[in-house]
Amino acid sequence: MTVSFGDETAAEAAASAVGTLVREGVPAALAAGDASLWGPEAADEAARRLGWLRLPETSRELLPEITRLVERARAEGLDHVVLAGMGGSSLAPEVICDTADAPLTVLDTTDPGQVRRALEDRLDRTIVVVASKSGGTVETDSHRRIYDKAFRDAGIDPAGRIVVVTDPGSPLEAVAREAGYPLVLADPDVGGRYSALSAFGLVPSALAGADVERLLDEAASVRGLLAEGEGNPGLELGAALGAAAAAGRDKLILEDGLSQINGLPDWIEQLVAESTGKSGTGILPVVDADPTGADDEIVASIDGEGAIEVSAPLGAQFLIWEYATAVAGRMLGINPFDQPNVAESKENTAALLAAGVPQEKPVLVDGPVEVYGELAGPAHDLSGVLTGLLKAIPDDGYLAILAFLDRWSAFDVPTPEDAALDELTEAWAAADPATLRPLLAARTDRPVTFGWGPRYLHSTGQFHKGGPQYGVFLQITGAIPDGADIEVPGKPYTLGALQLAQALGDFGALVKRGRPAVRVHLTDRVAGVTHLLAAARQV
Ligand SMILES: O=P(O)(O)OC[C@H]1O[C@H](O)[C@H](O)[C@@H](O)[C@@H]1O
Repeated sequence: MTVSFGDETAAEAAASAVGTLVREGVPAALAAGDASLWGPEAADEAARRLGWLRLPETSRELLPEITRLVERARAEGLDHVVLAGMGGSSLAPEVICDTADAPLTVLDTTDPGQVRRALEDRLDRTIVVVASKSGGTVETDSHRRIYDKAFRDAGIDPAGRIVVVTDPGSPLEAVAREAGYPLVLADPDVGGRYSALSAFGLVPSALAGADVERLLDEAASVRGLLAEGEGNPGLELGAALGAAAAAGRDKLILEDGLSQINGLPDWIEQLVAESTGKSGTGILPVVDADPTGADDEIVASIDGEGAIEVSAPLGAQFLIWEYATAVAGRMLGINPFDQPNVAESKENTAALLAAGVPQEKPVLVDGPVEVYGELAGPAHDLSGVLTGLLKAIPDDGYLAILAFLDRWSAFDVPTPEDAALDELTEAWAAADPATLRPLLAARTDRPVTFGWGPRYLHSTGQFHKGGPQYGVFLQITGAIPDGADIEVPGKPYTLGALQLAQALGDFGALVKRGRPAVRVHLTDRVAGVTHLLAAARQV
């Protein structure tokens, strides 16, 4: 378990920051759970948010209960594990299961196509973990309602198929008790994005087949170092991140190409973006991107080479990054445990759902793509719109592509049966909205990020609205074919209506801040993606 440096400037800045932090007594105070480290305004919240430091020990108490759930699911032949949870309630299990090669279907979407794909997959052998700390997250509540009904319609008792993970006293706890769903209560002193080693990380991962006790062992092996001033990987990483950001290197390129751990950057993205991106400051995580060599970026590599190199097994990585984020938060002068700007888009969404989505006229229609947003005004076609967006990025800014689409639809593209892997990869990439990221990144020297909506709303969404105001936004929405939408039982809206209201709700919050933003709406999703990628190639 080491943090090392491949860049002298980063190493020197980190060493000097470690010196200051040690003089201030930070490592011992943080390891002991001192809630005063982020100033008086953050102290009350911090006092209820430092439970993650204890999880390598306290989560062991959950293991017998988890083992019972796993044994029961195995005995009943339930081998399709679905996790309904947003942000901190699903990002860690996704990494844990990808790394352990344990199949897990993560539902952190309101896309009707993506939800239908999960519903149509082995319902008779499905067990659903409904995970929400607050117990009030609309996406997760919708998934629970949809699965509950689907099980009933199939003559299956949902009480045998839905497992709830939530905080004590949440509305979801009451729902679970009423419905008779098995319930695992999580530690309420752990915030969502710090909950990887809590019931939120462990229950779905164990059901999917991952060895969660090993994760706790890995985390425990670093826990003892966290009070130290020397040889403390969390302190070194936090000092490096905080010092780099203070020196203007606030774009954090996350690389994991050489690592055996799959997908950790997506988890780090939420932790760092939501914890630091507020009060006009913050560190912008950039995932899946090559470094550009710009002065404001710093590369952190998981088990590989970069300015900052973090080598540790997965359980320890979780704890090291959490501790580092708390340290960097102190250096940035913010409260790393709140998310003050997440609620605004949610409120906009609720208002749009109640009042109905307003009918707007597109400023431009280019084939199967409608374009909305004032910035698009002067452009004559889609590549003109994209050019305008790239030009609008400030010298220290970034472009964020935000796609409210089905994350897996590219895999539906027809391919010849005997296609070789590279042919398949090429065909999938040509149908994948995420391909827009590298295409546009090749046309600017500024970072380009990509987020699936509404998933990103629980992650980088906080940074977009609360962090430094230098982002430019390209939002993508898509039409839902007739008959493909899904009703949310007991609610007056469909998933498709919720998805569009979420997109528009966040768009409104970005525009209100004066950020350059364009929404492109694909009236035919498949043709629209092809058209969009072609337009990006012409920029
Ligand atoms: O677990 P839940 O309460 O459903 O919350 C899920 C997510 O919701 C919010 O958007 C928070 O900003 C995230 O930090 C959190 O992880």
